[in-house]
Amino acid sequence: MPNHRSPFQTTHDLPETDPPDLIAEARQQAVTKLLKTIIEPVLNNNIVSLGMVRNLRVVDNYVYLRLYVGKHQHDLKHQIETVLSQLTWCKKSYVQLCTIPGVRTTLAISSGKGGVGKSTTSVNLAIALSLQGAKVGLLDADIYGPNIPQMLGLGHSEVKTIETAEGTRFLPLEAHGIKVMSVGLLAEPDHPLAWRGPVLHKVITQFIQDVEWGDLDYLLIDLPPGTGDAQITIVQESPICGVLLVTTPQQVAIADVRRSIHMFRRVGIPVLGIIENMSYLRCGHCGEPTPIFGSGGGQQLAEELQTPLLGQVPIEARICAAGDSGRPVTLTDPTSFVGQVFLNIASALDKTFCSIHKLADAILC
Ligand SMILES: Nc1ncnc2c1ncn2[C@@H]1O[C@H](COP(=O)(O)OP(=O)(O)OP(=O)(O)O)[C@@H](O)[C@H]1O
Repeated sequence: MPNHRSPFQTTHDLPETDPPDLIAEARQQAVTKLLKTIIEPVLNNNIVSLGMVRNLRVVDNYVYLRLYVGKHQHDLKHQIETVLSQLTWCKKSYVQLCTIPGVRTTLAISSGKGGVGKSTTSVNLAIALSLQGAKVGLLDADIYGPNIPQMLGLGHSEVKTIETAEGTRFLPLEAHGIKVMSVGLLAEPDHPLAWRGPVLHKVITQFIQDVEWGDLDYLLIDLPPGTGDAQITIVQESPICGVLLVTTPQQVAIADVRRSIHMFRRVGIPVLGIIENMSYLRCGHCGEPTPIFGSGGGQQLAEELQTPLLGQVPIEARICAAGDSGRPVTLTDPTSFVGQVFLNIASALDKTFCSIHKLADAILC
């Protein structure tokens, strides 16, 4: 038998007298180091840095972790079990696969504060991805202001359920080719959703897991604004590949986004970039921009936190009107200036994730 002793077996050599928690900590570090050798081939980064590994615990001689992946990445579980089998002290590793059935890539849209245009961005981006040929779902998880249904013309629609082998599941609604589910559709119209603590946690997890999406290339999750319990629960309970932060250019909004970015990084969710909304007003005649909320905030934050500025959306009366009428601008006028901004952002995202789909298709064929 070849000697499979791994260079990561640091805890193996610890003196017998080391307190148990020091041993557990050293073992946890050894596990993390090994997990970082597993590279997700298309995103070309390791599964720890991509935020796929969460809730890692070492208890005695056992490793427990959750693996958050898209439906085409289940093979990573086997790779983890193989790599961890190198650890001589590890009797067994328990890898819990966490995925949203049918969904390949889950992206979250977040903002530091309310009212900056997060839902507007979510619906236009969903339409833009769909126009580029992707199958898209949009989950409105903004418990404080669930207005996606209205923005897509689904005002007071009723949610139906179906019975499946896995139990009762919500059927998403459909608008303009996008599958839609919203916490707002589960509440009485005009009544606030007053969930707190464990109840909030349970409702949100059930809400993420119990929707019958069918096959989706992208699921966009419109998060509640800020960095409270609800956001943290949602990002920790979903296989989110990355988050897009929406901000307006003024300094107070930027400060809140900075806090949000730090929160996402702390819980290990990659930040894919910043979208600056209401960046400027375009002159109706010559297109000259006037930065009425100040300028440069998004760019400054992008440089400071080393994350790309994915796009700048101008203030336009028809963006607001489109939100009220249920027909987003990117749908009604994709060649307009605003439509092009969203299509460019969607195309940049698809450059990163579409190849995943192609690769997965190639593997499945
Ligand atoms: N670029 C824009 N130009 C004009 N109006 C806009 C623009 N972006 C958003 N709005 C309008 O601003 C209002 C708030 O936008 P939206 O609901 O998308 O914000 P939000 O960040 O999701 O808010 P909340 O967090 O409270 O749900 C809406 O009426 C929307 O139509």
